[in-house]
Amino acid sequence: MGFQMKAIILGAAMAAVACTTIIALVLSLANHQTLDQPYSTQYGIVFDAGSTHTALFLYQWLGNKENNTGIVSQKQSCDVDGDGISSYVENPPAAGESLKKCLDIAKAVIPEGQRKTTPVYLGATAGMRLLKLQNQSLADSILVEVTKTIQSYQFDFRGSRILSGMEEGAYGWITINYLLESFIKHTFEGLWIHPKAGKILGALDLGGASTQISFTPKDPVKFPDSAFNLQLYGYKYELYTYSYLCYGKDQALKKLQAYLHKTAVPTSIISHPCYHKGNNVSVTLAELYNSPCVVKPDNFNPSAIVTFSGTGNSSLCLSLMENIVNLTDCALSPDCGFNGAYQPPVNGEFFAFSAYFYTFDFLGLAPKAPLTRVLSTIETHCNKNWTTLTAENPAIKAKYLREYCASAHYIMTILLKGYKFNNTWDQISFEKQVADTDVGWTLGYMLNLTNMIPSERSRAVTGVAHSQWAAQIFFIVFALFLCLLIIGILFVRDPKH
Ligand SMILES: Nc1ncnc2c1ncn2[C@@H]1O[C@H](COP(=O)(O)OP(=O)(O)O)[C@@H](O)[C@H]1O
Ligand SMILES: [Ca+2]
Repeated sequence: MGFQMKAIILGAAMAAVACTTIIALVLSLANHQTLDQPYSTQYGIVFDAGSTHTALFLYQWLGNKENNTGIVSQKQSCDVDGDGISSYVENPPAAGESLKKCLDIAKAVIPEGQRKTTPVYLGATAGMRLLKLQNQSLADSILVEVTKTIQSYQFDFRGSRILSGMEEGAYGWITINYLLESFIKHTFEGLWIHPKAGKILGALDLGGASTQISFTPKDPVKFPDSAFNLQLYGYKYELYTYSYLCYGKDQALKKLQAYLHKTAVPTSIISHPCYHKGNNVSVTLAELYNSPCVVKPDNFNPSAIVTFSGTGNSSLCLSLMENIVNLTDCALSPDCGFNGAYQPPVNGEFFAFSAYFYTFDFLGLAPKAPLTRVLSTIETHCNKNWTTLTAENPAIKAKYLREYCASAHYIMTILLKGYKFNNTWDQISFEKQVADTDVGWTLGYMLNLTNMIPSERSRAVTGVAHSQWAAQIFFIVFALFLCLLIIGILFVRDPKH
């Protein structure tokens, strides 16, 4: 065959391949647009009004008017300045004001035409639960003020409310399993399948004022009070979920201070084995007893000051934890968590987030470490004196730094002795994010309230299917391969050229 002829064949083959590729791409795009309405990025906002601080989470997904079931990811988060909204008892309007910075940031990210259709939710957790117990009208007026502020923006405001502990636990569990695709998984071939039941993870959330545990137990939940029934994508789940109010990290450590204060000989300086040597923490008795989680002494002078003086005694610190966590009462033995609460045996893998993660991350123990290393790391950390510790960690806020020792021992007490992970320690991972999205209750809350997790299987998830891209990439690679093959055949058969 002459060289000119070969060049013509080669040219024609390449042109044919190029044309087919372009036609295939155009057809697939056209198909996408005619079968479904055009996809556009949609947004949703959830405020997590926690006991210690408020954060805004901005989520995004691809959706169209008919079907809002795209895969949701976190676009941005924003920390509200100042403390949690429950701290604004003296000035509720300032709680509303505090949200403006983050609302402005979210507004700048969301295109103007889409703001009106962006749902916004505010969920408050244990800090507001406690305030409501103390003074319902104050809690209501704070919710009124945050509502007013959010309503002054042109979003689709869907309400500010206090979540129950069970909701908080269940939505955290939904978030984790949604992000890990444990409910429904998108395969390479473009199918949505139901993964094996064993891959459902449990959720452990340690807040400042409450702590939650949620998982699917092996056997049916015995008490309806702690059962949460869900149907997601046509499959039923029975979740055990329990929230311990007053057993978040900060309230637990406050209980410990109150215990030490009440059991000490009357003096203004009290030894604290969980604080580092050289670290002194002073509080007024009004502050120490300002929470419904601690029982006030009969007579006390609110303006008196007590100073907790750190002794950095790791083993004593650990043993003190059993004075604030009741590990002995259990009417339903052995099915108990702590404080006599019903809990079936833990089952499967767990993700531990929020203050569990912050504490273990600081100690270099996240996402996982063997139990022996965890115990020795905590001991070494607790025994460090305050001067060394602050010099080693100049960027860490003192209020966090002084409490990692106490938090770590509290965490080990509730995990090992409360929830009884003593034989299944390696099932727990300490995590902050999955797929660049923060783990917490907010995503699960939004998915539920916007009906983005259908209960029936037929309304399966849409979004830009992996399979479509996979097919296109496959086709292009195949076309290139064909082209090379033709070149190869032509030249191998006539090596002169
Ligand atoms: N960087 C950090 N290091 C240590 N602890 C942290 C850090 N950031 C947040 N926390 C703790 O995480 C917890 C978050 O609780 P929060 O969500 O505010 O309360 P709740 O969920 O009980 O309403 C608090 O105890 C807070 O002190
Ligand atoms: Ca929280």
